[in-house]
Amino acid sequence: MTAEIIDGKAFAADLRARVAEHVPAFVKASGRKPGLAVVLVGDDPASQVYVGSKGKATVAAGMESFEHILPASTPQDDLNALIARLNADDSVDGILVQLPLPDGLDEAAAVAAIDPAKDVDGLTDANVARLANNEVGLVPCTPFGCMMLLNDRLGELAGLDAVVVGRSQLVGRPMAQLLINANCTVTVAHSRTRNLPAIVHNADIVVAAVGRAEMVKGDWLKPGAVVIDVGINRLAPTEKGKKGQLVGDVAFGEADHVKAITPVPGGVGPMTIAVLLRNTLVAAHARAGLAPPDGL
Ligand SMILES: Nc1nc2c(c(=O)[nH]1)N[C@@H](CN(C=O)c1ccc(C(=O)N[C@@H](CCC(=O)O)C(=O)O)cc1)CN2
Repeated sequence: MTAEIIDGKAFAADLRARVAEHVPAFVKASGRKPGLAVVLVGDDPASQVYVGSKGKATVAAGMESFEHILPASTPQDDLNALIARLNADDSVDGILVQLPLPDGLDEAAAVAAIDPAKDVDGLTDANVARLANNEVGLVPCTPFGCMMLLNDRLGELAGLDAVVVGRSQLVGRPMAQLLINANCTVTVAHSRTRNLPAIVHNADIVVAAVGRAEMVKGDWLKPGAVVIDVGINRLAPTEKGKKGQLVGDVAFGEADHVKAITPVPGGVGPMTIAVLLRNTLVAAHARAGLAPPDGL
């Protein structure tokens, strides 16, 4: 059996195009463009690339992009004060603080400072609670993108066994919650989980989000499983001789027997930015008192 490669890049391009199609109607109804503010603190090279990509994708979708670049030495109070200004700014519909923050800054405090109505990352307590209660809210971009890929590939998910490897606030926890809301039977595995290979081997759906290069081995995966690889790990020049190569959390080359798998790069990663645009548009509609955009 040869695994189907799930083309997240193409799916994301289609989602971005569908978001862009809705923007003119929003502009007509509200008299302004949807606006996304992204806050980057420090000079982490990967974060700089992601923030740059977000800005370009926002503008390409017809939205307003506001970038706020702060030095790593920024005090927490200054960061929170900027977020308070963005909360009060009517031209801003979405606020995202790029993670991770530099050492010494409190991510939870920064996230808590964001108005939940503008929380396009879905990380505030209000949006976490909505997801836990299966209510409408803003959902973290990466797990929401994973669900879109799973729904597209599998259709109805009810009754399937799902394993989420990783329990981060950004991916693992909301991913598990989304799968529960879709009536899957969900196991969340983590660094203390015993007999991880056997647990993964039981799963119809495997979501790997641990941030450890190729940790999930091919023989852990059940034939016919659908595998979503959230990991983005850049190999050091000496490792396997693969200079700077990006790999996921799953040993992709050993996973030929599964039903379908996302590649790295080109799988989940592009979905993160496409869903961010979707969330910004949805937040803009809600703030303007408009019905949510159809079909997103
Ligand atoms: N506030 C947030 N911070 C972070 C998030 C997030 O959702 N909200 N996610 C990640 C980083 N991220 C977006 O911020 C992101 C990661 C990866 C990609 C992507 O398209 N990856 C490409 C490969 C890119 C490369 O060559 O490095 C792919 O997988 O094909 C987009 C966005 C952490 N921080």
